[in-house]
Amino acid sequence: MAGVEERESEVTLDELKKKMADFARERDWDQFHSPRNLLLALVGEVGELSEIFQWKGEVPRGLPDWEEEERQHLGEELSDVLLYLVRLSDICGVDLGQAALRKLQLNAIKYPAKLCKGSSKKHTQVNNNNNSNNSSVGVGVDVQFSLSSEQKQ
Ligand SMILES: Nc1ccn([C@H]2C[C@H](O)[C@@H](COP(=O)(O)OP(=O)(O)OP(=O)(O)O)O2)c(=O)n1
Repeated sequence: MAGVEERESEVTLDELKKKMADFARERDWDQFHSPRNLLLALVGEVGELSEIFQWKGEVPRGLPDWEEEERQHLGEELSDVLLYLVRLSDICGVDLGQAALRKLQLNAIKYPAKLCKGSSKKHTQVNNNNNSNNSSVGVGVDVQFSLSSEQKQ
């Protein structure tokens, strides 16, 4: 598209957050960017993203057979999802980067590599050796207690 240029330097979530805020403010669109509206817009874009893969069956990683145009379209729909997600987080007062880092730590506790390697089972289906009764209680049960108080915010 005319006027669209690529940049070499890294992009941060904070930069995207600020650009979305500017974009909305310049158009007097803050009034439309309510949590519910943004969530619905996000879900709509997830639908558009899904359409790209719809009926194609499984596709190999890296999408080696895709035309450049299809790849660009994919990038646009992925971006719409990301931008609405970033905006929704901002409007809700959630620091998305910090929240995602915290969630990664929780995931690592819930899914210890030694228990989950090579298995796609849900954490509730993974046997935790720490459970004395030997039931299949999920390893995620004690997650909240495993984080330091600082990590809990
Ligand atoms: N009220 C709005 C409308 C749009 N956008 C921004 C965020 C998205 O990145 C993009 C979405 O624009 P469209 O609703 O026009 O959706 P598409 O770009 O997917 O176009 P189309 O639906 O025609 O495929 O524009 C926004 O922030 N707030």
